[in-house]
Amino acid sequence: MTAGQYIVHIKDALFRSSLMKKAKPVFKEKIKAFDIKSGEKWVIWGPGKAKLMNILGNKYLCDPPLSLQYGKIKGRQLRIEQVLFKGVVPTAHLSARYEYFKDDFDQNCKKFIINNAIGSNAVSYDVATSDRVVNMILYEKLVSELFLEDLQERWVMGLSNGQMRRARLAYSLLKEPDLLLIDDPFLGLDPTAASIISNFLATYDESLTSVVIGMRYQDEIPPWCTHICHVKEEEGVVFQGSIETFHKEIISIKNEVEAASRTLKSNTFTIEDLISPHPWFGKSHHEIIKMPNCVELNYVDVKYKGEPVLKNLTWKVRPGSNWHIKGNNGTGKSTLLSLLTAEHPQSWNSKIIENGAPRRSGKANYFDINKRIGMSAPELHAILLRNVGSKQTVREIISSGFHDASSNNFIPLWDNLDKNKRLLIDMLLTYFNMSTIADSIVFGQLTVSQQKLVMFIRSLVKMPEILILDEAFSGMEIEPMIRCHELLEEWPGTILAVSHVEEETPKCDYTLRLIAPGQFEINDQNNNL
Ligand SMILES: Nc1ncnc2c1ncn2[C@@H]1O[C@H](COP(=O)(O)OP(=O)(O)OP(=O)(O)O)[C@@H](O)[C@H]1O
Repeated sequence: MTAGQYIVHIKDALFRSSLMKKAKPVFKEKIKAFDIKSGEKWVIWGPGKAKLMNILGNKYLCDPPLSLQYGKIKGRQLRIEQVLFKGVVPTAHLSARYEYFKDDFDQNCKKFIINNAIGSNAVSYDVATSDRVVNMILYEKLVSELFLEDLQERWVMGLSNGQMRRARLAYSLLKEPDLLLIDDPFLGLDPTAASIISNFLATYDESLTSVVIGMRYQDEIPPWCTHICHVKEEEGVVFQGSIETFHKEIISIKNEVEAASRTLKSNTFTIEDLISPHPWFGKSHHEIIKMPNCVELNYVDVKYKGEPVLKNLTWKVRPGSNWHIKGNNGTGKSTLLSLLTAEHPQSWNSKIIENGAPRRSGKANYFDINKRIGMSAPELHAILLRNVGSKQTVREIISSGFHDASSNNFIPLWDNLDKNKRLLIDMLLTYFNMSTIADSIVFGQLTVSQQKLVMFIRSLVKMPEILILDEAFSGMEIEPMIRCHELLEEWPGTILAVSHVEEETPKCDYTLRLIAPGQFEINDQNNNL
C-alpha cells in the first residue's frame, strides 16, 4: 500500500440498518464527505462514535449504494478489522472463570490468538485443520510487544480483563488488517497497560495500517492521532480533519460538556427519593458504627495451580464505607470480589468473616451471601450480552436486578414485581433519562455507555448492603457517569469500586491497592479506620 492512498471514501451517504423503507437512518443527516487515507490515525470522538465505527466497519447499508467505497490494496479487497472488546470470555455462569478444571471448549491463550486470527470467529476450529497461514513472525512480535509472552499457556477463560484485551488486539492484528477499528481502546486497562497499547498503536505501521479509535469527550486523545472526527449521537458528523486544525474546538467542547454535566439536575426526583428504600437510609452514624464489619478477610490466600494471586490479604470493611480497589491488570481484583460473592471455589473459607461470623460451607450459602450484594462487572456484562442481550429490553434487564439471591439470574421479573418496586424502576428510568427507550430497545442494541448505565441501575434496585462496581463506569459517557457518582455520594450502603481511571472512580474514603501476592496497601483518607 502506498501512503496517502484513500482506503475509505464516503460521499453524500445516508446509512440504514435495514432495507425496510421505514428504517430510521443511523444519523439524521447525510455524511457529506469523509475520507481516510492509508497510514492515517484517526480518533472518532463523541457520543456517535460507535455508530460511525460501525459505518466504517461496513455494518450498515449506504444510500445511494456507492456512497461508501473502500480502496483496493494491491488489487485485492481491503482488509478491515473491528476489534470488539466484550470483556472476558462469556461463560454460562460467573463462577466458571475461576474453576480449576477446564472443559474441552476452553483453550490456551496462544491457541485462542492463532485460531481467531485465521478465520471466522463464529466457527472455532483448530489451526491445523485450516490451510490459512498464520504469520508466526508477526505472532512472536505481537505477543512480545503486547506483553503476552508469559500468558501463552494460560487458559483463556482465566485471563483477567486487561489480559484479555491485549489477547484480542493480538489476534486482530495477526489478521494483518489495512484498516483497524477499535472503540474505547483503553477501557479496563491499568495505566501501564494503556500506555503499552497506546505506544504500540502509535508506532504500529505494518503495511501502513490505518488505525481508527473511538473515544469519549472526557478521554485524553493520544498524541499520535493525526485526525479527528467529532460525531454526535443523532446528527452525526459535526467536523472532521487534522487535529491541529480543530485544536481550539476540541478544548472548548471538552470544557462545555464538563460544565454542562455538572450543572445538570434532574427535574423530577431527588437522589433521596431514589435511595430511601435502602435499609440503612436515615440511620445515624452512631447506629451504623455499632454494626459488625460487613466483611473481614483474615490472611486470605488464593492460588492458581500453586501460583499465588492473593497472599495474606487482611482487610476490614465497615458498613457504609466506600472503597476504591485498585491495582494493575492481573493483580487479583476480580478474584478478590469473586471471593466475596462466593463465585470462587475458594470462597468457603473461615478466613472470610461476614457480619461477624466466619464463612464456612454448611453454615453460609451462596444465596444468603448474594442477598446482600448488588453488582456490575465486566464478567456479568459479557454473560448478559450473550444470554439475554438480544431478547430483553432495558426494563426487563433492570427488573431482574430484584432477584434476591444472585446477580446472575436473568429470568424476567417485571410482571411479578409489586407496585413499589415498579415505581422505583420508573423513577430510576426517569432520573437517568431512559424512559423513552425502556420498552423499545433490547440491551444488545444500546451503546456501551447505555449498557453500563443499565447495569449500574440493575445493581442497586434491590438496595443491597454491599454494592460491587467493578469497572462499572469505564465506557460510560461523562453525563450519565456524573449522575451515577452523585447518587453514590449519598448511597447509604457499602461501596466497593474497582477502577483504573481517576475520573471514573466515585468518591471513596478508603483505598485498597493490590500490588503483588502478599503486597497490598490500605489507605484511609479521613483516618476513620
Ligand atoms: N482459573 C484461573 N486459572 C489460572 N489463572 C487464573 C485463573 N483465573 C484468574 N487467573 C489469573 O489470576 C490473576 C488475577 O486475575 P483477576 O481477573 O483477578 O485480575 P484483575 O486484577 O481483576 O485484572 P484486570 O484489571 O485485568 O481485570 C491473573 O493473572 C489471571 O490470569
